[in-house]
Amino acid sequence: MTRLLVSVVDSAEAGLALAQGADLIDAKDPEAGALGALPLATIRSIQAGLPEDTITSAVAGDDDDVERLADSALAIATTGVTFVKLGLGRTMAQPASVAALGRRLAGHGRFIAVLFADENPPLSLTAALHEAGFVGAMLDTSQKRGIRLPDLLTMDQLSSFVAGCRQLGLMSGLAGSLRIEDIDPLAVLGPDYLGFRGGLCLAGDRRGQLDPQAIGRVARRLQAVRHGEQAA
Ligand SMILES: O=C[C@H](O)COP(=O)(O)O
Repeated sequence: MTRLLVSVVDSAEAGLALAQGADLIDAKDPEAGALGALPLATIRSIQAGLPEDTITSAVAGDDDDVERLADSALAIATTGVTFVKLGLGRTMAQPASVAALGRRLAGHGRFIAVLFADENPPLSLTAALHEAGFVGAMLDTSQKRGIRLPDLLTMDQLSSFVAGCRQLGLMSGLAGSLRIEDIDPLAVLGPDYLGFRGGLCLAGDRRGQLDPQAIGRVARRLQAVRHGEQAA
């Protein structure tokens, strides 16, 4: 069943997103790039403002140094978020770096790797991610300039990524400047999450404010797809 991940910048946005139907609240700083980490205090305040059973994540950045990225991820794990997302850029999206990260993160069971579709990552990396102890893998985009995930990868590629994750027992997510019209074709592939930020912001500006109505529309569309309704 595909659920809605919404990236938020603070506690007020988190409450808004949850009220409008988000299933997973993802703490992220859009001013600091595709996978910009928020300060620990902000993540803690987002977490503290949500009902205890809310599923949450926070991003740890996309540093291309194993030690720095692992340090950031481990620090964020102390905030109590359900998942920590690590952006794996060009130099990190390879088996040796993934294995090294896995050794640093061992035993926590809450780390999700994010691969950037516009950096041509090896989609077969999911096997190394599973081996290294990651619990999930997401595809996103690093250049937030309006190029959407489905502009970069074919439905066959996305489908085999999702199926590969499922086979390995990894949670899967798809994101990258998605719009409401992407929900039907992507949800049918069966990822665990579709991730949104820009498509839910006023004027489509991911660094601007979340638009409650847009979140509601997207949440309702995803719900309708889950209930088997065709696009209007
Ligand atoms: O994890 C989800 C992302 O925050 C999606 O951001 P975006 O829709 O602006 O590309």
